[in-house]
Amino acid sequence: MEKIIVFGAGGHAKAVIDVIEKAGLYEIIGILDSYKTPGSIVYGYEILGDEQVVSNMGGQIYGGIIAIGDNWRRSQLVNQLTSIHPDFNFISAVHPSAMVAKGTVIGQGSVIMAGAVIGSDTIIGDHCILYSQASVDHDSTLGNFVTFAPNTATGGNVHIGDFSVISIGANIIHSIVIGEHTVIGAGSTVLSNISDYCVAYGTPARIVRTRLLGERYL
Ligand SMILES: CC(=O)SCCNC(=O)CCNC(=O)[C@H](O)C(C)(C)COP(=O)(O)OP(=O)(O)OC[C@H]1O[C@@H](n2cnc3c(N)ncnc32)[C@H](O)[C@@H]1OP(=O)(O)O
Repeated sequence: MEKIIVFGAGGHAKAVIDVIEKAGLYEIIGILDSYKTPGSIVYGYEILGDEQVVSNMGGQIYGGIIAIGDNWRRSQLVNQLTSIHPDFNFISAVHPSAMVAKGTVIGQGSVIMAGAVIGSDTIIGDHCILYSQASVDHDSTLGNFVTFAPNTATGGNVHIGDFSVISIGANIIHSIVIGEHTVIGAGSTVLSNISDYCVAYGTPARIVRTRLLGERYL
């Protein structure tokens, strides 16, 4: 099995590690996290150090995955890593219980968790997260660094911009376009397009305020 490393040792990393273990395609050789003590064991794996350690690993590893739940913080680590290692190989991870239809593309670094469903000819961008039982239906597109929280659903032909978040339990009807850096609140029902850089929630979902670049949502 190809050897990989996981970046991040928080609660989200635990969920990502479980997906990688269940998928059985890669062997995790350790975790990199600057907030943990090197040599300690987290989720059954040794903390090898911080991101600098990658430079010493040479050809020992096939690649890795960024296991940080916040979209913006995940992108910052991707940028940091690729500025030093432009050819770093970001693996994707798909839980064996996920249903991935024909014609679907899943970008590098993306994680598809238990029970998620992706419809035909749907494009999932790079470094996205589909949590458990998220359902993205046919001919939809997700940009990069997008999150679908647990139990979210879209109709067909839905388009989500980079860095946007569909919060837990939200539903989006068919053919909707949601902009970049936007957060759709928990339990919302989206019936019309929602623009960039805003927070929208409710049934039907309405824009309640604007959002700043990188603003926390978790
Ligand atoms: C595996 C995982 O854990 S994945 C992550 C799962 N977690 C989520 O999905 C969390 C998603 N977060 C939300 O939905 C948040 O409520 C957000 C991001 C949409 C809004 O957060 P904020 O802008 O900080 O709103 P804030 O919490 O200050 O609430 C402001 C008001 O909006 C209301 N409100 C906030 N979110 C919602 C919502 N989704 N639906 C209806 N009303 C809402 C609040 O009740 C509050 O009302 P009040 O002023 O009458 O008291």
